[in-house]
Amino acid sequence: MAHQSELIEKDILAYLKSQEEKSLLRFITCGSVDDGKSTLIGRLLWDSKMIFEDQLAALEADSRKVGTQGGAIDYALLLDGLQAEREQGITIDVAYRFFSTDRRKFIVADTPGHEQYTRNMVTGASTAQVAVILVDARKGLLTQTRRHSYLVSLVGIRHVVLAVNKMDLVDFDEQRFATIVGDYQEFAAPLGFASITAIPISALNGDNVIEPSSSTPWYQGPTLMSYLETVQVAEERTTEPFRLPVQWVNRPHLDFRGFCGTIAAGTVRPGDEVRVAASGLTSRVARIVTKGGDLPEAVAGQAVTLTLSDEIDISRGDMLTATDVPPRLSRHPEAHLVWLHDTPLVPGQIYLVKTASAVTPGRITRVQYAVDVNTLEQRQVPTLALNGIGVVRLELDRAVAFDPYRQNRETGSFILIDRFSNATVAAGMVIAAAPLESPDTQPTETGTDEGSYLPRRFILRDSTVIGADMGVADLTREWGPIEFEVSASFIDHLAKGNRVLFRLRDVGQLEPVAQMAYDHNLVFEFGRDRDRVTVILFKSWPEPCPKDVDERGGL
Ligand SMILES: Nc1nc2c(ncn2[C@@H]2O[C@H](COP(=O)(O)OP(=O)(O)OP(=O)(O)O)[C@@H](O)[C@H]2O)c(=O)[nH]1
Repeated sequence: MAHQSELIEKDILAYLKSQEEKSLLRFITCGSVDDGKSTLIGRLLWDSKMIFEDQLAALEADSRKVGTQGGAIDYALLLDGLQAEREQGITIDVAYRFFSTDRRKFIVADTPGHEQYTRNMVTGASTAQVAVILVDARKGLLTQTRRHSYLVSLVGIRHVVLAVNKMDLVDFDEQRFATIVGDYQEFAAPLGFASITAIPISALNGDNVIEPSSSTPWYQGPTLMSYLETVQVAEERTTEPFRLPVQWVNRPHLDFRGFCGTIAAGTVRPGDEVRVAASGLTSRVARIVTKGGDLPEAVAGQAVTLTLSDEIDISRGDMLTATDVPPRLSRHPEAHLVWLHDTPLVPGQIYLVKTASAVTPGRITRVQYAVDVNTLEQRQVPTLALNGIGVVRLELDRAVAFDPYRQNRETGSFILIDRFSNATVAAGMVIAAAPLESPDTQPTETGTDEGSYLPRRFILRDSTVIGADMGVADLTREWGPIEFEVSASFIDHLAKGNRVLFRLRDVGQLEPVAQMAYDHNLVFEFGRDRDRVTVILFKSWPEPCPKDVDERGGL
């Protein structure tokens, strides 16, 4: 490093320990084109001395070459890592930077400001605790300022810094600053931020960035750096109701059964009563097992293995929770959805819904409305396209435990995955979830349980639709024939000489476990040991069957 703590040379272990003990703050910067984001972050990195020798040399050479600052250092060039970005002069991706000061470690996400990069911004903001929203003092609030603020509130960031930049270009005018702050407070009131801290800065000259500026004697608040070093954000998670999405059940031998996962919220101690979200069964925590020995207590963010005092049925994908404030078990959550993919949302189509604890097939039954991110107006729309944001209703194939996103970012969020391309197509934030007993939430699976494991019967609805899910089979013991009861339209489809190809997939997995081509016999027989499968009508074509598809081939 160019300039760094003397401890590195003197006592590297002491240095590493001091780094480890510092708290970490994740923040995002957002603003319109040329508001000065890159310059600001470049200056924060520069002043925190987290620049390597070769980066420093490159920065000096680049600053001379580009000449934007008359040969002086252009801090923005530190950030503009991508060649295309330099050529176009705009930020096109999310750049994450790490830096640290004596008091804290930071990860900053620098996101592009343009509307077509809304998805990048949502990605960058989704893990941030603080947002620094830049405004050019000459321009005041812009459409982009409103859009970014809305997105920041949507992804659950509670603390905002309104950094009024380029104050040097308005002669550090107090009145100009006060007007912008007043406008912003009025606009942001409905967004419900816990705090808005306005700071007059010049990113280029460093005023109120690290050191208080002599040009703003009328401003008594913190500098940007002192704010970032001291803002309190992390404590809330450990006092929330306990949540442990079970990622793995560790059963090395008959005498040990541990439930492993990362605590999403709250605190847990041996003796605490816990509840299994799916079944409602309760037990008490016997031990908190870690590699380094048992713990007397574990908190949000820690990866642990819990053992319980009773033998109750818990599997991967379940959630262990506090008994007094459990999450809502639901098949019908309502959520904000940000569409991230070029292919628009298809209501009714099955996607994989990946939550903190589980992956479940599900569909969007209705787009209630889309939000115009520039005006915050609601519009009636049939679907959402790339960067579209709206409120939707979902129907999941089985009940999943949810908290509202406002209460818990981890157990209140999900992503939608396209089953065929494996692409992440949307990010969702749960607003509320209908309880299971609600009359409009009766199960609508196409499968019917005959009371025995085998055979299962499924009615193939809409089965001429290529790519449609045929149903989810619960095969809790072993595989055998799955018998399909087909609709008239499907028989018609085959009667016309069409052939079909089915794929079977473990629920929650993306890779098919088997695929089969059929023309008449609709009975699947497998010997492999699976719990649940999704049956997908993958392809349909007229005779003859293409050569590249095995009649009964595996993959
Ligand atoms: N006078 C003055 N100019 C500034 C200040 N901050 C940034 N600039 C200039 O404003 C221009 C844009 O700054 P950038 O940091 O590249 O802006 P950005 O917001 O990162 O822009 P994009 O990457 O295009 O989104 C550059 O010419 C900077 O030198 C400031 O406080 N005062």
